[in-house]
Amino acid sequence: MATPDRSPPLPPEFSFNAEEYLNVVDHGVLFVDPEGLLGYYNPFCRKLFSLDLPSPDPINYFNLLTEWSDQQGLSKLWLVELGNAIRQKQRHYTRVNHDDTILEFKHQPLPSGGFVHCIYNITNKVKQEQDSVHKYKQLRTMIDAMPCFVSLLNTNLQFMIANRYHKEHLGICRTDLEGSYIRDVLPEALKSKHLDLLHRVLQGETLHFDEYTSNRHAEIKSVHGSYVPCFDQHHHVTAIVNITYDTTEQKTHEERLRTLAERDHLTRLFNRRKIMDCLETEISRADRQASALTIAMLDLDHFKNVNDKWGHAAGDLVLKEFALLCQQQIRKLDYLGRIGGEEFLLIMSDTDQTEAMFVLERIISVVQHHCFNWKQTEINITCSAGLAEWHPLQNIQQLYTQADKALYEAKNHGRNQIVIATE
Ligand SMILES: Nc1nc2c(ncn2[C@@H]2O[C@H](COP(=O)(O)OP(=O)(O)OP(=O)(O)O)[C@@H](O)[C@H]2O)c(=O)[nH]1
Repeated sequence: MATPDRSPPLPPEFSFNAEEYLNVVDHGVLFVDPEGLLGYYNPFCRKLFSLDLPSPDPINYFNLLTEWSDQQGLSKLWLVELGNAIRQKQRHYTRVNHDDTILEFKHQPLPSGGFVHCIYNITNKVKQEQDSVHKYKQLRTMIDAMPCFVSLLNTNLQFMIANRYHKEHLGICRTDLEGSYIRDVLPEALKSKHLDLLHRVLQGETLHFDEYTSNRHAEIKSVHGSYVPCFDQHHHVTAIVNITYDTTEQKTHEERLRTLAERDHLTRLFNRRKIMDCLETEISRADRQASALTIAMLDLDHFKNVNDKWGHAAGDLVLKEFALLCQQQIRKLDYLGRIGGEEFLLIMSDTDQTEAMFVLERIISVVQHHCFNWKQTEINITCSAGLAEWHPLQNIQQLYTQADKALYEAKNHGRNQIVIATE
């Protein structure tokens, strides 16, 4: 159906006298005839130009404007501008500042050769505009000062605002970024994931993400970010705010703390607490999956002699190298930890005692034939092991004690050997 180009007629009870209406409006309306004489003017104009009502003599509107403009101490330029528009019979707007008031003259030519002027007080409107500009500048300064990526995307996913951090950390100028599409800026590897995320945000979701870059040379290796939708009064998404932090330093710090909490400082193997946690987890897993699990307790033989004969530093070297030798003999999915001075725990998942025996024999043999070089001296050492296979219903303590007992037996039976725990 075609849209009517006029509003529906007013009901009769609302029909009113135009003059009554013009008496109360908050803007000026005046008519000037083709001779330039002022015809009708409403109370707003009367007050503005200090006119009598009714005017005793005809008033030349151009003289009136000139006088008023001089009284207000205004430059003549606005009158020249307005005069040109009047001569050229063009619709025109002119702004005039007097005191703290800003007026806008709207010139509307009439077919008769005269014209209508509507005069609006636009002080508040201009103030609001200036406030907006001021606030916008403050906001810009604020987001430029933020130590993270901040941007605003429109619903076409184009950058509308991007802060200075982009230039400082990605080398992309704000002017290059603003107006460009995010799909042209996102790294290739992240493009499809992030476009999917952004389309969800356009539906109203707020989303958070963590990303890691695989590029070793990149200064920023990990980030945490959010996409937050902006809504209008109808709850339609009008824009998306993106804030993304560089978390590289934080992640490195967390990693360092984790290493400190989980690793033995000398051998870099898991420490006692962590390896016992692993054992707990692996027992639960074996229980759940009804799979085999075997552990081994390993201990260097007569290690005290190494310390006594060559000193503590030599002992440290032996411990470190022993850890390395063991690691070379086990699978990536096995866990090895140092549980005491020269005592180690090996956890082998999905492994029964027969399979574990092969691994332990390899370790015992490699250690026995290894020369630990301390300064110019070759140190030889052996190790013993106690092996225990987990049985359903057995708890961590029972399994651990079994392996410990088996190790004790291996020591008692002459060392450099493996003993399998018997129930
Ligand atoms: N160098 C060094 N020595 C350590 C470290 N932790 C423990 N030790 C030493 O390891 C030795 C362990 O000695 P013992 O418990 O008597 O055991 P052992 O001499 O290996 O004898 P068996 O286990 O019975 O074969 C002690 O001398 C400890 O001081 C360490 O971090 N570095």
